[in-house]
Amino acid sequence: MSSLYLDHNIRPASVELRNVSWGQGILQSVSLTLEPGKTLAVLGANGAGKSSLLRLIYGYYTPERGQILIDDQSLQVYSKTELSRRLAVVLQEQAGDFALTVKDMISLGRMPYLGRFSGLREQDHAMIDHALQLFDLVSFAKRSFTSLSGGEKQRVMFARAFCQAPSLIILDEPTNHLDIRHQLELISLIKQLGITVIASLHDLNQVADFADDILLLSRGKMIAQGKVETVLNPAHIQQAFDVLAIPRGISRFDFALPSF
Ligand SMILES: Nc1ncnc2c1ncn2[C@@H]1O[C@H](COP(=O)(O)OP(=O)(O)OP(=O)(O)O)[C@@H](O)[C@H]1O
Repeated sequence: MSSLYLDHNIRPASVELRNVSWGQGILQSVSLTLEPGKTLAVLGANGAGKSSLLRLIYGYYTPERGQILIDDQSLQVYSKTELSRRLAVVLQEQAGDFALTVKDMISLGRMPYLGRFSGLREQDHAMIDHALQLFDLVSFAKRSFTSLSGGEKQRVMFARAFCQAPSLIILDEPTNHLDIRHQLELISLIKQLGITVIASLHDLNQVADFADDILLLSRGKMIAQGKVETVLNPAHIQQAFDVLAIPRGISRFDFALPSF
């Protein structure tokens, strides 16, 4: 059980991809195994296929070939409600046309747990209030979502995903809009959730702090997958990004990258 989820008992999901291909070569035969509760960073240069891979895992795209399994069950087998209880997604660009307050927006995270005509219950309100505090949003609760900055919107979408109480969270460049304090706070919160996390990231040093495992993509193909200490080395970085990375030795994974 995760402490951030108070008395809610959430079991992290396992994820498996078996030779998944999509988009006529955009992704080619990608396989991975992620154990429950682990954090996977998907890395690669612009256009490598990171967002496409995430879209396949959250069911927005269907593989042309191969299989995606969550908790050993094919993604196709889950109903929409089952999937929204199990899987939450936070994207880098948030749609801005919601005429909702911040609190309303976060409340949507509880929808998968409510009957068709039933309102929020006491435990739902408790979780929403907890999310407002965790994501530093208490003073924004009554503000209109559209009036927020990019970073504030991103924190609201995290709070909404938190309220979904998922077993798996998928994050597309999660720290993109956040200032340094909120980046650090978010990474710390995500680590404390106790659920399985798959995130696309660009900052190699952040990856080393954040992830257990890495999936490295180049032009839709998997170059390497495994523990951070195995995958994050100068040879792989050169192959994926075409830059020479020099370990600085300040920490186990601290790379100086060339300036141009
Ligand atoms: N629906 C689509 N139709 C055609 N091409 C697509 C589609 N979606 C993605 N692509 C192409 O597939 C490639 C991979 O795109 P994707 O967005 O997955 O890359 P990425 O690794 O997330 O890149 P970035 O770091 O720039 O966000 C790109 O060349 C992109 O133009």
